[in-house]
Amino acid sequence: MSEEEELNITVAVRCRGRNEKEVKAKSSVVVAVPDVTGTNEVSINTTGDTGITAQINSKTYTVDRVFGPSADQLLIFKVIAEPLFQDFIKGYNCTVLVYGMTSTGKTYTMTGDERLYDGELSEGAGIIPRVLFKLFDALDAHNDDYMIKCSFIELYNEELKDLLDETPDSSMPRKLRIFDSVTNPNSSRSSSRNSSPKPPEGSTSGTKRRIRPNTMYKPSRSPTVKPTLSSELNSAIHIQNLQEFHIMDAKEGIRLLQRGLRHRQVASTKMNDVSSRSHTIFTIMLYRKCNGESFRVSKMNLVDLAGSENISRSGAQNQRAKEAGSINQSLLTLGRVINSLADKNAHIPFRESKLTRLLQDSLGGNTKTALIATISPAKINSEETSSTLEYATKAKNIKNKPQVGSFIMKDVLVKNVTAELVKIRSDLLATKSKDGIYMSQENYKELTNELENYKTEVQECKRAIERLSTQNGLLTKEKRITNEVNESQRLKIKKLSNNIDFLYDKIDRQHKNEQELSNVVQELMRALRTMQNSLKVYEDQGHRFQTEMERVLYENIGSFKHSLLNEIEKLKGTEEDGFDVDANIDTLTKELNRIYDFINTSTIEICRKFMNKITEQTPTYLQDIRNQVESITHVVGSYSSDLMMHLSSISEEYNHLKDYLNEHFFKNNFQDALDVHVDRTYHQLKVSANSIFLKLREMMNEELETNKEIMMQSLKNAASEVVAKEMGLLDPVKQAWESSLENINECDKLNSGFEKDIGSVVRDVFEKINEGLQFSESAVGDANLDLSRFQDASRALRTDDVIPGSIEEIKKKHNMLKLKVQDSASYMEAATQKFGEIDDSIQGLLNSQAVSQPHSENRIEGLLEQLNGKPLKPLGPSGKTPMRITQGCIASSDQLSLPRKRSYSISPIREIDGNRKASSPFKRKITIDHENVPFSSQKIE
Ligand SMILES: Nc1ncnc2c1ncn2[C@@H]1O[C@H](COP(=O)(O)OP(=O)(O)OP(=O)(O)O)[C@@H](O)[C@H]1O
Repeated sequence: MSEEEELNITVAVRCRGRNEKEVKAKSSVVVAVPDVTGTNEVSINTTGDTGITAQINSKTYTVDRVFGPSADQLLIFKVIAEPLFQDFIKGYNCTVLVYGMTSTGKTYTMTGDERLYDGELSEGAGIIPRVLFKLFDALDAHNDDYMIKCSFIELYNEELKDLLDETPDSSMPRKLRIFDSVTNPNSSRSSSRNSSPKPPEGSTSGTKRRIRPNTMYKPSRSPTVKPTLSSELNSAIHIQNLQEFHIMDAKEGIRLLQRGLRHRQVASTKMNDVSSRSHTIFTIMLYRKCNGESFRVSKMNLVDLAGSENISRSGAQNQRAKEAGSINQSLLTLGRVINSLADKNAHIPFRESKLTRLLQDSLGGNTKTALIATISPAKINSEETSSTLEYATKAKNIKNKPQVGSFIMKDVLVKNVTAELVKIRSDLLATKSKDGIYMSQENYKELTNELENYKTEVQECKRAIERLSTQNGLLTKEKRITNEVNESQRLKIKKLSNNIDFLYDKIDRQHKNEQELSNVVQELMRALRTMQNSLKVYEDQGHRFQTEMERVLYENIGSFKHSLLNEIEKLKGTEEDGFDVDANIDTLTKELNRIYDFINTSTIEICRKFMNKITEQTPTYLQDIRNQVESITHVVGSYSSDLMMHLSSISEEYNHLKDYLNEHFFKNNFQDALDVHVDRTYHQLKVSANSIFLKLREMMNEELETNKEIMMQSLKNAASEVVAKEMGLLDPVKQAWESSLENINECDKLNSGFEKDIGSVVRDVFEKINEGLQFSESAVGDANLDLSRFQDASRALRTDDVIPGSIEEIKKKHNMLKLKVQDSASYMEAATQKFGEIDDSIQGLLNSQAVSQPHSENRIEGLLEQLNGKPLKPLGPSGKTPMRITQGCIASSDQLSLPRKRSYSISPIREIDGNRKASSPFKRKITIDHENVPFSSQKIE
């Protein structure tokens, strides 16, 4: 980078998590930032909307880097402060500013936990402690001479204060004053420091060492060095009476920092119990040997600005209001300076506040600058957050022209340091001349303070340990509870997963059911189509019915009336012909007597013939039966003797077989046959052995003999084994055969029993036949007796008085019937007349109906409606008459099927003086069967 190159201020946003107050206030998060980092955009939604509306209404600010609640101190240092630090040790002047409303973490970011733990920083350490440690690490790694000084000032209520000043309370602290110095930035001020002491002896270039004026007092003041913030810099700003302290290591720097922090004005406000109402600037001056005898001078300003919140919300009043006003005045000016710089105005109002005067070089000057804007994520602070973000984005437009710092000659520097050393030595000599251990009051106070500080730290540590052990106890308890909760959650999860499995099963079943249901629905759809087809059929039938009805009404009723009249005429004719049945009854009586006589005679004749026939036929018939029975007995006897003969021959055969099996079966011939066979084999073997083994004849003979015996034995064994096996197989057969003999004996026994039984049955038959013969003879006698009784009864019939009496009764009833028929005829006549009237009115109605609704499907309903004088049923939505399908269900005929049968009440209407009246005696019910078009009607009583 060329020295004249412009460089924008680096701007970062750090958003902490919600603090306790915000959580208690249930203030929602309105700022969108990454959890750690990774973006350069931050958006805020001040409308209080949620979801997509929030995204639309939110405002987005772009900076160089955004850090979220999980970004730790090390990350902030590495990303923001370390690059500047690297430039700082190269010789650039650098400034890091933290800006934001109270309690957003400015001090946390800049200082953080500044305490040392075993000489090390904690994770909570902010930028200043980290820079101090990093600085010595970096310089020690290089082999250069260097000198480091620190100062710490506070701007409180537009008053500057040296936070490292240890002047006793009684004496007035030296007042710090800002003044400008006009110097040539490129010229070394070493010439103006001619009066400064010479460098200490032995300080040679190229030897790495720290230039230290006094090793006895730490840290040492350098009052001889011109007391300015940047007395050797080319900056135009100087602070008179400001003390700068040499430090030899990071720990000394930390101790200075701690001392300054103790002095810091801390005020309590409603918003932050230890709220800082002041601006502080911790400055590190580095004198680093560069080439030859010169040292490069650079400084690093670490600025913690006061809270930027507005006064009314902070609750600051009176003194606090003044403070807040001042603070805001400084910040207001800072804002204006930033705006002016961003807008590249000609006039920049640096001089309007001390803060801007002090930061003049860092804003739009030669310094490399970074601004960290700290914000709260909570809705209750959204206004301040927005204002901070506006500030930050504006600041991003400021361009600086960083330049490496000025030089100071080694001799000048050494002279300054030597002068300092001389002063301190004189102090020491003065104290040594007195008894005891003397030290300057300042050092004593410092030591006492340090002691107090250590005591306080020890107390704090003890308290911290107690607090931590209590916390530990609580945490252990919590852990136990958490474990229990986890266990119960695990069980719940298990249960839930079981439930899920069960639900999956259920879903599967449900799915199956749904499929079945959909099949059913399809079935229903098919059924619906079928029904619609049926409906169409019904509609056709309805039309046919209508036509038929018309035909019936027009034609049938007329013809019916006609036939009725004919019937009446016939009835009248019948009456004229007379209903005289006396003659008929006499004829009937005669006829009855004649038939009776005939039956009587015929019956006696039949009975006689029958008896004769029985008497003749029975002995012959019985003789036939006897003959047949005897032939059966003969056949059975011969069969029985044949059977016996066969059985005895079977028995004989069996005994033969048994004897054979016992005596001869496998007992003979075997030995002979085997001997023949063996001899033959032996002979053959012998012949062949003779021809082949002549010389070994004797030996062979012996051998053959032995073989013969062995073979004999073997064959015998084989034969006896075969016989034994055969006998073993024969035994069950033999047993079965023996048991069959028992069966034969049983057969014999049964046969004898059968012969005996059949003989007794035949005898019984004979006895029964004889009994039957005797019975038929007595039955014939009984029949003759009955016949004579029958003749007596026929005689009694003729002389009885009951029959003529009954006939008289019949005559009487006939006369009464005649009268009834006359009544009926006159009634029918009246009915015919009425029917004629009905016919006329139906004709009239049909004519009028045909005129008004010539093509209506509802002609019949309309007609009936007119007959009744009121609608039969309300019309359906399609304009068709609703029809009841099932109880409580009405549908129009184009939706569902027609009922199979419908009944209508028909009352002929008479108009009497313009009023319609139904004549009830002729009310009729018509039942229409839609399947079978013809209808039936019946009179309603
Ligand atoms: N990023 C963070 N992580 C953890 N704690 C934080 C963070 N930022 C702030 N805090 C805590 O919030 C509290 C207030 O922070 P701090 O004092 O730094 O705020 P401030 O902006 O300096 O306030 P004021 O302007 O009043 O001085 C402190 O307890 C601090 O530890």
